[in-house]
Amino acid sequence: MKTLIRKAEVVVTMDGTRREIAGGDVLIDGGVILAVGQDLAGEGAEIIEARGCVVTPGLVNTHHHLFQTLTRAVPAAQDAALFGWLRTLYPIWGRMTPGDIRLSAQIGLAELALSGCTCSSDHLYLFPNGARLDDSIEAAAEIGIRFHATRGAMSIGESKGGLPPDALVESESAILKDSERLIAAFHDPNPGAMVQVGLAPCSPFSVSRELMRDAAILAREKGVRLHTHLAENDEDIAYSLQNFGMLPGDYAESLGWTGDDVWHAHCVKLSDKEIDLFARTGTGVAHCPCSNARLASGIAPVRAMRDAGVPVGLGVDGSASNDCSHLGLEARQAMLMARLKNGPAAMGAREALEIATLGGARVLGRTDLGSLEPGKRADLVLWDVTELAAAGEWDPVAALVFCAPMRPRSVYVEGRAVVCEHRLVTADPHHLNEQARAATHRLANG
Ligand SMILES: Nc1nc2[nH]c(O)nc2c(=O)[nH]1
Repeated sequence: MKTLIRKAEVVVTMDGTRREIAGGDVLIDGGVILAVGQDLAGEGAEIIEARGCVVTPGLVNTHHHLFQTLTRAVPAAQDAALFGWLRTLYPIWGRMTPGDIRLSAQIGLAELALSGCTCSSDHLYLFPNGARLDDSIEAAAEIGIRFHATRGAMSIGESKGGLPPDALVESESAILKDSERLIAAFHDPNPGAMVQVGLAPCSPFSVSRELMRDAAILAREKGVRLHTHLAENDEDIAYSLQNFGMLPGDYAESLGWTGDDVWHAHCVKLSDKEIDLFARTGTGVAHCPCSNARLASGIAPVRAMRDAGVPVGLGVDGSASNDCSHLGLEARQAMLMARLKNGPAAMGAREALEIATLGGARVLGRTDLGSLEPGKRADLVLWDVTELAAAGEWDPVAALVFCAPMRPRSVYVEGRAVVCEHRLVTADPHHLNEQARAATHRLANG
């Protein structure tokens, strides 16, 4: 089945020359883009009129903890930095059921889709009461967005010098066994994959060196990617120096955690030397500016990373530290924070949009996503610039970032509409909210 998206205000291709086509069309066939240009012939195709819309590639989210969506704005964790925030929330997360994990993921993914995201990664690193990564993978299939599920893990509890309570850690052999199961059951290495699996021991302060090393060996054996938190704030750096005698980037390198199959979340405190290491090795970064501000972790050196050639994508991070899953807002925040750190010319709207699309696709190793070009997957967004939020704009492409939050009129994943006329097609947001109220009431009351 062919679809012709016709006469957009502008098609932002993100191709090699970053072409923007005024009055442009996109022709798709099933899940694949056939052509991008002007006045394309579309005999027999379903016609979608895109007047008043800017068409972009789907946004890619490179870091999330979807299980945290049911713990937004928890009073005792509203004003804490990373370690205190985690210590407050661990016991609440420990009460979650598999149904909570699934509902939490559905809500986060629904919100992402409504913000123009077509592909999201997730980092689930605790498995209370029988929860499994399968719960979030099912949620993603229901909402209909591409999913990079990473098998997180915590193995060093408080009694062994780690941060999490002992009740929330797993044995390392069980973690590796479940990782193998998940890769065999869900990982699709092919172009157009709707689900990929990665391995993601949680953070240097919650897992052992041995697990980091063994996870890297297993990931390379199976051809899957590696993901963790790194250099998030000053406490994180102090822990690394005290326990490992080195900076986080050097620690990562010593355990096989650099390379173009690895991406690290946050990296707020990377030194110039570590930035150079990441650039040389093609190690990616999930930049999470809202969460980094919320937890007062700092402003990541994204300008320096991009200038050095480090692959950078955006991450909304878990909804306990953002507390919203709006990737368009994240692009705006990335632009604003870069300016706060390096001046008004540090990042423009188009670069922020590039990081949100092509940048994220590169970080996740998805050469089939991130731009609108023949042969790429049909993941795209129609942004309605006739909405009030964009009224008065002089540059509709820049307005997507400057005037955020913008509401997509339609969002397509693999050629299928997930959002249509501003509404989520695959789930009822009000019903999700009702279910969330019941779940948070139960979680709050033990
Ligand atoms: N922003 C976050 N940082 C983290 N580090 C860690 O170990 N867990 C988290 C988390 O959930 N969010």
